[in-house]
Amino acid sequence: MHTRPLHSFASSSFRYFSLICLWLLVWWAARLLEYQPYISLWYPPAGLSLATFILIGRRGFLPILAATLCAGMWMYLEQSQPPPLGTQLWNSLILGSAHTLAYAIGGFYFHATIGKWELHQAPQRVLSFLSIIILTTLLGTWSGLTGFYLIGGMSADNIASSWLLWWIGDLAGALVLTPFFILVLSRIWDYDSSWLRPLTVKRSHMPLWQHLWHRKLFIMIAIVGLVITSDYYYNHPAVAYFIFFVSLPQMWIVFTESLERTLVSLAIISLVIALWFGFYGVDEHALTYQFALCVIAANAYFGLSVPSLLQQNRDLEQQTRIDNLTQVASRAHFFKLAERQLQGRRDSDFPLALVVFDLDAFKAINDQYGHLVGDQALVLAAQTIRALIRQSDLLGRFGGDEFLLLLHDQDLQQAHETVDRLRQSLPAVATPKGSVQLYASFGIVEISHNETLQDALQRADSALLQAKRKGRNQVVS
Ligand SMILES: Nc1nc2c(ncn2[C@@H]2O[C@H](COP(=O)(O)OP(=O)(O)OP(=O)(O)O)[C@@H](O)[C@H]2O)c(=O)[nH]1
Repeated sequence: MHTRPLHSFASSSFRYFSLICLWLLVWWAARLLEYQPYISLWYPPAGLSLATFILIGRRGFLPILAATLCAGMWMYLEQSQPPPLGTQLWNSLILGSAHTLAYAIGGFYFHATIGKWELHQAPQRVLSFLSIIILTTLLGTWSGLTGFYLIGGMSADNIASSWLLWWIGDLAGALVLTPFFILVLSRIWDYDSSWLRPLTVKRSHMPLWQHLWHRKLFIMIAIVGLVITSDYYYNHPAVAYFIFFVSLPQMWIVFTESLERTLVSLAIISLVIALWFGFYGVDEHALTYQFALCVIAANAYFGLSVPSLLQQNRDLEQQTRIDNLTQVASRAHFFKLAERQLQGRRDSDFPLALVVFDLDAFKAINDQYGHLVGDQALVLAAQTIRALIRQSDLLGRFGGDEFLLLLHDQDLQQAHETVDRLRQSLPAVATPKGSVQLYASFGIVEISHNETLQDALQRADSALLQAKRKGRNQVVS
């Protein structure tokens, strides 16, 4: 019979115990910032519960239920005339189950639908993530209020007037903090969060204002302080709307810092907003601050997918530049670089020679020895020629067994000599039946002034045709 090792049991018990403590800590923080009975500016336990279910699935059920049960009992401890212990336990169980079930459904649904992210799917995944958070917090609000109604803690009128505020508080907590808690839990307990990988691309291509993370954070905190202090003194709704400007430094962080720093900055800024708000008690404008928190977080998550898409674009662009097989420039990239050289010639005059060459009887190599040997021949020919030309010359694959060469600062005569040397240096390719010497035919033109690349290519192609007609293994210029 398989028995669970004692140390594994002890370590998971410790994890669950510390999860319960963490949950109670963030619940306590939310209660400190309550601005109406049961309603605080933002509700971090919503984010922690959802993050737990997303990361560890059904194993999160007992610790979250236990934490909510403790929270319920804690509330009774503060009452001067609490009901009997049995009623306390029963009521706490109803409230705890309402919260736990709602966030468990959201977390399980996330697991079932998100799966592994691919890089290009990042924006869609962020959208699914936001939708799940919106629906889960709505469900959590509904079930929580129903729980309070069932235990006689809130009247129907009370519920009707407070459900929106309750929901927005939960939404702000879950939206801002779920990804942060996912990061924290996966780091300290080594849970798998590899599905966040598409958002964790290295931002090494974004040197703009990097390494100023503390200053960016300071600007955000300063904006929060300024806005809430002004709100307190002027007490005008328009002042509170300035809190939305926090999204500017936040987006700066998103585009120039790591995923971790983005999530930490969101957590810090939400805490700072809640603390300043609590300090001054600008309760009338609570909704503005709550909506701002939601919008700033949602913006940041969408923003996070932008660097990953940029990175993907750069990778794809890199792939289109290089010919996969021979590792020389692709046809499109060759033309792009050649056009640049032609333009450069307008300022300083130097000759340019264009060469088109094609392996001779290549079809026969393919037919006799197979396409793998054919591929090997193409690679060998390209590598040999690239090793013999100068850094300033350009080699590209036109397609099939045809290549392009742009010889920098060489007139027709010099190019002819160079190319003849290349022709004689072509290697032999190893086949199962012994090695086979490679041959090629070359057509060369000197690109005249005011001639387009396409016209020069046509002339070089005709020269190549002549070389083939003359019996192959020739250079025609
Ligand atoms: N192994 C391999 N073969 C390729 C590749 N691309 C094209 N080919 C083959 O290359 C051959 C090109 O033959 P051609 O250039 O038309 O004819 P050839 O036998 O070289 O004859 P000449 O050019 O007239 O000397 C065709 O059989 C193509 O199928 C490739 O990437 N790998």
